[in-house]
Amino acid sequence: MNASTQDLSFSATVEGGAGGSRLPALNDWVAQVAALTRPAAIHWCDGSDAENEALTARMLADGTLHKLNEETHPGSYLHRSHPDDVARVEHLTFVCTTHHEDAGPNNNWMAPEEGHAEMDALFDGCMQGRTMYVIPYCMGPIDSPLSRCGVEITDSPYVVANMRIMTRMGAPALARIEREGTFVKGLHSIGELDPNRRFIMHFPEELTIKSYGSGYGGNALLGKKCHALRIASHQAKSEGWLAEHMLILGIENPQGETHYVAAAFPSACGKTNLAMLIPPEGYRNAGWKVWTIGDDICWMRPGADGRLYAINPEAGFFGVAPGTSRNSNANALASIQSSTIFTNVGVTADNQPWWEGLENGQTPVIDWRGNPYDPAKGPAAHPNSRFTVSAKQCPSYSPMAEDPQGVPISAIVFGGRRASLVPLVFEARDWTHGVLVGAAMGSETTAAATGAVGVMRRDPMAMKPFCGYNFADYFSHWLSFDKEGAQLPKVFHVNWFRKGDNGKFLWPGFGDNLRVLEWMIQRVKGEADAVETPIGALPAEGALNLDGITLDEEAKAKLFGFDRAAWEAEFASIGEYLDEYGPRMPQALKDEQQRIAGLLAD
Ligand SMILES: Nc1nc2c(ncn2[C@@H]2O[C@H](COP(=O)(O)OP(=O)(O)OP(=O)(O)O)[C@@H](O)[C@H]2O)c(=O)[nH]1
Ligand SMILES: O=C([O-])CC(=O)C(=O)O
Ligand SMILES: [Mn+2]
Repeated sequence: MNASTQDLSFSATVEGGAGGSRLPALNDWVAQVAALTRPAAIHWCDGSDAENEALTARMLADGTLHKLNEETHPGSYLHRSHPDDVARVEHLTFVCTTHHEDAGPNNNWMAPEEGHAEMDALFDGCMQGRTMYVIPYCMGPIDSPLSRCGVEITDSPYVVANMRIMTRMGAPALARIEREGTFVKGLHSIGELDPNRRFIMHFPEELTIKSYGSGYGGNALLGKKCHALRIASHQAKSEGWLAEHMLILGIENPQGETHYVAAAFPSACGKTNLAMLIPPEGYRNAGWKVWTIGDDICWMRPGADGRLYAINPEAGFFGVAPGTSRNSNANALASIQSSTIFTNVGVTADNQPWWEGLENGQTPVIDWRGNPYDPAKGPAAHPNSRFTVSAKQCPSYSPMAEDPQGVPISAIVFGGRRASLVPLVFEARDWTHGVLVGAAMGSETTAAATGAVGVMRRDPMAMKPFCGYNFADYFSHWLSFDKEGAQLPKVFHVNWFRKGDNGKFLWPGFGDNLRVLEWMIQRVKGEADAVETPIGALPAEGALNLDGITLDEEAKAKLFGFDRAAWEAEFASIGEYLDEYGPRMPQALKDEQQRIAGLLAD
């Protein structure tokens, strides 16, 4: 126990861990938060099994968790959220910087004093009768120089249980925080779960997050989007690194060489799937292996050799359940057979978790709201239902994911959900073009955020909801990596979602995406042929291995072709988009857009 905690003007029981820290700045902040929120008890999380068991017992007793079938899914639980609290809320998410322009047109903005006042009014007394949990966590391997720490204060034991899986949480993180003296401060309360009293606010200049009124992952597990993307992207800009919405995977060829690839796809657009790819049979037999490093977030920094080295700051997966099956993602399915928290899925008569696309021959009887399943009333699982599971349970999890130095990146891939126009794959000609390819990304919206689904919007580098500062400055930062001595990855763009005239996907996707990755790695090594077009280099006929799959003429034309007139219109729209950022948009990027628009017009 420490002096500041004892100084509280009201009484709260202090429990757990050491009941305080050796860092006065942390104790003082906890005391201030307790004085504002007035919890009945303060619990310092140590991350131990005993602590987790006690919390789980509490959540089973109060209905926060439901035990699933112990025989088929040992140690696994179902959580049903409030039905209005099932996804990220971009319209309620703010970046509060001193100057409005620093947040940019890509963010909702409020002045920091106003943001604090708004939030502190919500937090006033909000934890009365509840326990306040103090969660020290580390994003990244505990001994990595690339990792960063934070402390989340929350009144939700569900958040504690999820943070325990998604981050390195508890005593070792607290020890690192005490040693370093700095940490990101995240304050969270589920409040009344009222959509009208809900805000997710970021104060990047103060390394502070305040989140109120939601228990949903991206809004409430503050280590994830709030810290590892919005706050970290801001820190990364000033410290010379990158915090990105990217998966990281390793591709081992039959010669035993492994290349690491980082890929940015928007929410619910295939990162988890690609990260856990299972090679098609022919590749498997030949000795190809795919290793998972991360499925959502990537922190990258130039190493002494000029290459970019990446770590996955997370320790678990918060993955989309619907569509996960033995066929689409056997590694994910194997990972979630035990010790998993399922959120908003349906259940079967024998109490197993169920979702659309599970394809295991079973049927749901209860839907995600806890009502008897009635197909007329919608899906059994919410389209954005999720599983939370430790990365260590994934059969393809790479031992290199724990390497404090990170892995060297050979290729960066951008991609979106584009039913038309965009071919299966193309390669940027250099870094500047690659940055433009990322900046120009478009994708159809998904159920990962509240709002309309299937609407095409610009989502640069899949960071539209997550960049903690002005996109114009972000693109300048990306461009700045191209300097003397840099050994930058090649940049590619992919589209697994191109549709034919019948509205069906033209590319088989999933495991077969390895064919595209193989072409990329051959390009990195200078071993595969390509056809130059104004938008970039496309695979030459025969350069991409299509053995074992059949594509009809329409598919071949659309997946590997390039429609000049349609791209000319796309580039006009990209130009307008860049102009929305005014004079802060780097000239080099505008010049690159002009260069390609000129080639298309020729
Ligand atoms: N057609 C097609 N769909 C795919 C492919 N890979 C993934 N998907 C679909 O993408 C959706 C799920 O994507 P995930 O991998 O869970 O999404 P994610 O990018 O990890 O998303 P977040 O966790 O929200 O950031 C499901 O609808 C899948 O069916 C593919 O290769 N082809
Ligand atoms: O943040 C979340 O809740 C899930 C996620 O990965 C995303 O939406 O991109
Ligand atoms: Mn994500």
